Amino acid sequence: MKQHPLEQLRRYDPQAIASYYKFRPWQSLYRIVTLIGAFLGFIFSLKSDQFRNQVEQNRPKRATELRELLTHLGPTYIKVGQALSTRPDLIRKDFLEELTKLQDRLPPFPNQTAFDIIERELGGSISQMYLDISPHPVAAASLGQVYRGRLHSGEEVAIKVQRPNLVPILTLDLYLMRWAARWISPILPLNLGHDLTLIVEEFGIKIFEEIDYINEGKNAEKFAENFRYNPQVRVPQIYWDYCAKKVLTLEWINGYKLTNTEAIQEAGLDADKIIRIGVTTGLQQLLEFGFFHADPHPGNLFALSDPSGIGAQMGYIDFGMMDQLDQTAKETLVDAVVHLINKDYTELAEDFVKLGFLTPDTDIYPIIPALEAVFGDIMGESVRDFNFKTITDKFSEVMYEYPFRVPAKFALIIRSLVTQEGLALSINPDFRIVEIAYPYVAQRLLTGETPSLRRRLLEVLIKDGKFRWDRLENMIAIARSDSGFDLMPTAQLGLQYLLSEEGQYLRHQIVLALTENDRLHTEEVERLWHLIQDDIQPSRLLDAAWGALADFSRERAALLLPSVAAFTQ
Ligand SMILES: Nc1ncnc2c1ncn2[C@@H]1O[C@H](COP(=O)(O)OP(=O)(O)OP(=O)(O)O)[C@@H](O)[C@H]1O
Repeated sequence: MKQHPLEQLRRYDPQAIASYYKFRPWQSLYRIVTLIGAFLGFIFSLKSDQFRNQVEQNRPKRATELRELLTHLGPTYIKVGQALSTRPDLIRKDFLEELTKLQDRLPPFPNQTAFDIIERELGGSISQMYLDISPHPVAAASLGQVYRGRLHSGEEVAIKVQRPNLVPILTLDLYLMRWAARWISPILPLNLGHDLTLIVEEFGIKIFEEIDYINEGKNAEKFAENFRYNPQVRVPQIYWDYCAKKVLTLEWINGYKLTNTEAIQEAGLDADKIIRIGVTTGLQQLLEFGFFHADPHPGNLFALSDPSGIGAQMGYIDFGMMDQLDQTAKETLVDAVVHLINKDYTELAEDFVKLGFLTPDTDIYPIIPALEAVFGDIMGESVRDFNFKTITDKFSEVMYEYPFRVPAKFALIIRSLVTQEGLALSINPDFRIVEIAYPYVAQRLLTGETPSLRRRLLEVLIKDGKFRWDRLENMIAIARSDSGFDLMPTAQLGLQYLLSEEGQYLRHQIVLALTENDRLHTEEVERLWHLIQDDIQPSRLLDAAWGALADFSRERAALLLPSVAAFTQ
């Protein structure tokens, strides 16, 4: 079979695509007519609903029609729908929920076509490559379908094959979208017009990354590397000898999809543990590694019973859509969490500017009270009342009123958080994401392994120049509510920090706080002691203090050593 000339492209190249289609206007024309025909019918239905005053009543029906329409228009529009399903700032809530369904159950393509693609891509017959392969796909998704098979060496594998003719379909659609964006941009209000071309650009880049299965294999390996010390996370191994741009052969994950909550319960797996793993590894991806799975819908996550006896394991698949947060974005995210906890809404608005939700020239002052109204309410009396679904719903209202835009990366993050929370709630209706997330953040701050994290801890503990005992108390109480949290190593780190050069400011603040208003504040210290005394047996406390002091003096000795050496020479 002859290869389409644009198959040569290694990445999204709008110029090359434009030069190709410029000389094939009939292809564009045919596609435009199809698109206009499809969308006109839909727009007509919407208008007639308005005319007959049936907008509210027909909304669920229209949402379903939109999903069917996108499915009918093929992979590019399915992907557009999937992308829109992450944009609460652009799409109404009821439509969002319908678009989320675009993830599963799409029509498969013929098996023979799939087998031909495998043989062509891998350069050999199916039987040479695989000991056996399922006669039909086990799943069909927007860009590919998956077979279950076995290698000659005995390993059970998933074989992912890309849909045929994807490149011509995607490139033509991208060409037309770019062209339309350029025409529509000038008539759109504000800076949305400029955004539109950028959005098509970003979309093109992402989709080209996704159709390169070699890239997906590398992503899987990078993800596995990040979690190499965490036995609770399972990432399928990639069998590179049986991979090419359009075929991916990877270890078969024998588990229960998180969509199948009944099976998880029947198998006696510890659902709470699975949720805990999901939320903590999700936070680790965002706040520690910065490399995150941008599509963690329940169909891409598996619960596994764990052979090594830890209780449960979570398997991740589908690494086509990954994203990377840089160090500044990671730190700003932690800042945003800290500011949210501290109810510092001015700083929170500034974080939104740094993260790209607001342009730097935005006047943030009118936004601050709106943020206060949304978050103040949600956080309620206690941080435990926090939940992502309500927050994003309310936040989307603020987004409509103020010039917020959700950067593509964060659209994915927000969706992933909401999906994970929804998922956890379907497994355990009493689940509160913050019961896992907050101890994680509190522990990270308390153990502060990097200077920037320690600086943030200080920001939480010291507000307006005053040491906040209540914050420390709250943080320790919540961190302790996680049964896996051992206070001693943290206490030791805390002591070490207090004794270090860097801890000078904190020492000073604590002394000031203890003697504030000319009295000794012993009751705060007493309350703290009550909180931690169960964990702290005197012998362990002594050990911790001794360890901290030993480190302290070692550091001092290391500092002194060069001078001593110089002196003795
Ligand atoms: N390693 C695996 N082990 C078991 N099942 C798998 C594996 N890989 C894929 N599958 C099955 O195939 C389905 C589709 O796989 P995958 O999500 O990787 O495809 P996709 O084309 O990227 O889909 P999406 O539209 O979600 O992006 C999965 O939902 C799962 O049922």
